[in-house]
Amino acid sequence: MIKSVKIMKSTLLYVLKLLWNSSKLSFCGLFFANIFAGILLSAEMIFWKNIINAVQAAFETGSLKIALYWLVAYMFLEIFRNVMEEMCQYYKIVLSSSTNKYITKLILEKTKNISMEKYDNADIHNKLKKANEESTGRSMNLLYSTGLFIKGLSVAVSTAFILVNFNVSIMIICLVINIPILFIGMKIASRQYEIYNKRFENIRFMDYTKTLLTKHENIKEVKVYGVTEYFMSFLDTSYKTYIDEDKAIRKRFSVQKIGASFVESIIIYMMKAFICMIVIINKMTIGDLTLYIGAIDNFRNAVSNILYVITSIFEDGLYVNNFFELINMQTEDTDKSTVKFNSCFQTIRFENVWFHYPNSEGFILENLNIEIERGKTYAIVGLNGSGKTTILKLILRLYVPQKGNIYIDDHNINDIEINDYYKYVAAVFQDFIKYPLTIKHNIGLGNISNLENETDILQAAKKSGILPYIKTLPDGLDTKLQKEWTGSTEMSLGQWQKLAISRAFFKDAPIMILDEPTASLDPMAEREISGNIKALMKDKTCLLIAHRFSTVRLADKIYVLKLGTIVESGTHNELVNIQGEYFKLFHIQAEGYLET
Ligand SMILES: Nc1ncnc2c1ncn2[C@@H]1O[C@H](COP(=O)(O)OP(=O)(O)OP(=O)(O)O)[C@@H](O)[C@H]1O
Repeated sequence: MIKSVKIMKSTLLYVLKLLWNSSKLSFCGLFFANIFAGILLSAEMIFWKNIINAVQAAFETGSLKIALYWLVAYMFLEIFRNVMEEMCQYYKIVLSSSTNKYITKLILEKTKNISMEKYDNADIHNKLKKANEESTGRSMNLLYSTGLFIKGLSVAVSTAFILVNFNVSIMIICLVINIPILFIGMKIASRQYEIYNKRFENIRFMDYTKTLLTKHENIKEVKVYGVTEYFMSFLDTSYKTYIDEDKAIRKRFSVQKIGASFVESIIIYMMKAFICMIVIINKMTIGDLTLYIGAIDNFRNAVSNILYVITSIFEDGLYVNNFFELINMQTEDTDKSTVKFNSCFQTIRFENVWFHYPNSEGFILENLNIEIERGKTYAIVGLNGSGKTTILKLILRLYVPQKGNIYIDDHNINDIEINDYYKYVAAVFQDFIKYPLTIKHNIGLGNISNLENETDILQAAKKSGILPYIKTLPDGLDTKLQKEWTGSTEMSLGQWQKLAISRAFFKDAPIMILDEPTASLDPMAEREISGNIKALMKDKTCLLIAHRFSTVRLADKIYVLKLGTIVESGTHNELVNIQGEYFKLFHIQAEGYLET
């Protein structure tokens, strides 16, 4: 219990700070509007008592003047309270949007510093999804609950004064009878949170399958293989298990809650009967009776609201903690390197590099020695899974080798300021991003500082060979892509790949990393790019992975990778002459073309 209170306290403080930072004005507005609304509610009760008493007095005096004064005052009070309630709603909505914006920014800022290694782990994906899903809603719940708490507290305190004036023990009883319900509520919340965590990854998987089955680019395969039924039966089974589990838990807690509420109602009605008795014995007014009975109801409601709010705060706190866990997560991978990248570097060297993926056993790269000279083009060839892309990931310092070192001139790559290094690198990955944006911005994102420079964008499009196609489109560079979005068109995979290549050209970086950049291109386009590769890569250091030897042969040096080790290196002619591994692969491909 003490631990729970401590967690609640620290979470609430975190949330209040978060909300305060999201929008100070809305936070204050909501806070004060809630307090006023609460106080006005209690004031209305006192005014109402005076109206009743004034009406009763009018039986004797024959004048309703005082009652009318009170009625007018009551009317203004109610109008003022409605204004306050409306202000609560207004500030709540503004604060909700501001919090959403602030939280999104915090999460995205955090994701920038999460390493590839962490992204290889399901845990970070669970954390991100929990933070994304729960943070805004739960923070707003917490805010709403805090608002209710403040309002409940102001109603409770003001009605408590009225009750204490009548009989202090009634006030204490009203307070105490709610405690069992509080405990049951907290138990339910803890149990639900336990279940939420237990189910989370499977629920994430269920959500993922739903997206998978409805994603535009997947529809073809989903239809042809008819996989919807398969996933539907998996979803059915999961939902059924969860519904049964929820029913059982709910039943147990509902019985406990009904029992506690039953006892509470009996006590409350006994107290009301007691008040009636006292009013009769002491010959008090009907206004007094209404005031005290109303005070019991309002006090009881306020206390049960407060306790309900405490349970909600406890529950939301548990969930929102996932967000704080993510935000406070140690990102030891945050770059602490201070050496600036030398754009006039001469070599990049792998010295006895051994690497295996974190959480995987068995080295993917073994004792690798590679030298990349400035201004030259290098190709890496090898069978699927031999480790080619892994080499590129190490050059990009997305991972760090377990043994050996990678140097850029005399500096270990780990000492180089990573974001400075990335300014000088452009890359086309196998699984490049297809942005749901215009063609212009799909290319322009290669160099955000130059995003609107259409002349350079068209130049980059020309180099990749996509320009003639762009010219056929009515909206040209402004054509929106990805059919899932209104007013968009779709492109072929090869055209998308050309866009990804244009993006890399647009960056115009001295280091080019190309992982199968021509895999989806037609022979004409491939020949055009491959044929021009020397010209396109002029003055650039280029590292290229390709399975097509027509592209590979143009490299200044080719490394042949087999089971994580470099087994041959040299120019195309040199490697063909030694008739080794490269020669074998080259001939298998050439035979395929020449067979007929
Ligand atoms: N993130 C990862 N975690 C664990 N293992 C991985 C990861 N990425 C790749 N691997 C494994 O590392 C090995 C090398 O993969 P890599 O992508 O470097 O091969 P490749 O030579 O580029 O293959 P391909 O020609 O098919 O693109 C493979 O066996 C693969 O299963």
